[in-house]
Amino acid sequence: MSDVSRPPSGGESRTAGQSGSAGQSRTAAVIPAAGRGVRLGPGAPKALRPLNGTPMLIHAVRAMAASRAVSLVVVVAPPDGAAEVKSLLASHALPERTDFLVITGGDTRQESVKLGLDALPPGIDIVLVHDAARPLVPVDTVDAVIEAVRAGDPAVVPALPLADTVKQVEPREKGEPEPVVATPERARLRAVQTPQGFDRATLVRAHETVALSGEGATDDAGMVEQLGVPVVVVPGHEEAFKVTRPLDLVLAEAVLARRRANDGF
Ligand SMILES: Nc1ccn([C@@H]2O[C@H](COP(=O)(O)OP(=O)(O)OP(=O)(O)O)[C@@H](O)[C@H]2O)c(=O)n1
Ligand SMILES: C[C@](O)(CO)[C@H](O)COP(=O)(O)O
Repeated sequence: MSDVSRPPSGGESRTAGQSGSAGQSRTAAVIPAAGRGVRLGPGAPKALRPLNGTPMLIHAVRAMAASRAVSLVVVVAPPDGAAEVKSLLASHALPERTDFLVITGGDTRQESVKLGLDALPPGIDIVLVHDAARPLVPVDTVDAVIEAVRAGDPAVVPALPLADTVKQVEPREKGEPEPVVATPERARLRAVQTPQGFDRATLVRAHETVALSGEGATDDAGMVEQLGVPVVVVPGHEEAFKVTRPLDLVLAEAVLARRRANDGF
């Protein structure tokens, strides 16, 4: 199912990016928001749960639309939530310069992103994929990803160094001690966030190839890596964390409270 909340302007060119100059690449953000949020506990689909009284998804949509480079936001809604998402987009203040499209997602994040890619109109050259579950990513991080793609990197991911040492283990049943297999060198590891930014053709090819091979990946850049196309990392941001478990909600509310205190919004 596909529906347009505020329609993209067909293949027409429109202002996009900080310069908005003719010939500038057009960027769309696909927001997979179709997950249930099992790890967060019982309740509404995660993307529809409130943070400071506003659905997490609206925060994520605003985070993407805050970039002047993003001309279209495609929201991939929970299977039973497309009507609610459309009504939320219509009832919350969003930038006039941005178009919005709502489609229904699939059983996995990978399927949901693929459906979002399939819904993109012609004329989009750069695609961001951003988890609805990362509602607080700052616009500077979004812009840094877009800039790196514009500069010629076909796949760009924001990421942070790790605070913990990581062990590779031999997985066992829950509760059983798990043998350690290796300790990867921490200085070479990064925790990957979103938005991940791609040259559109590269990302489409990656999703098509991975769907055919049956080899999944937990992020979109991982699929591009499987093509043998280089992926680069740019600095991520602590506030781009993923709301996954109940404690993350506490942190998200605290970040919003600090922003209100600092910025008065
Ligand atoms: N079938 C799915 C599964 C996930 N997602 C989206 O992918 C993002 C990252 O996924 P995650 O944080 O794992 O969300 P959930 O799958 O909802 O979480 P859980 O695994 O706890 O159920 C989220 O914005 C989620 O809505 C999606 O669009 N479609
Ligand atoms: C895409 C992602 O957010 C990058 O860290 C992550 O891989 C999503 O994983 P999940 O299994 O959907 O939580």
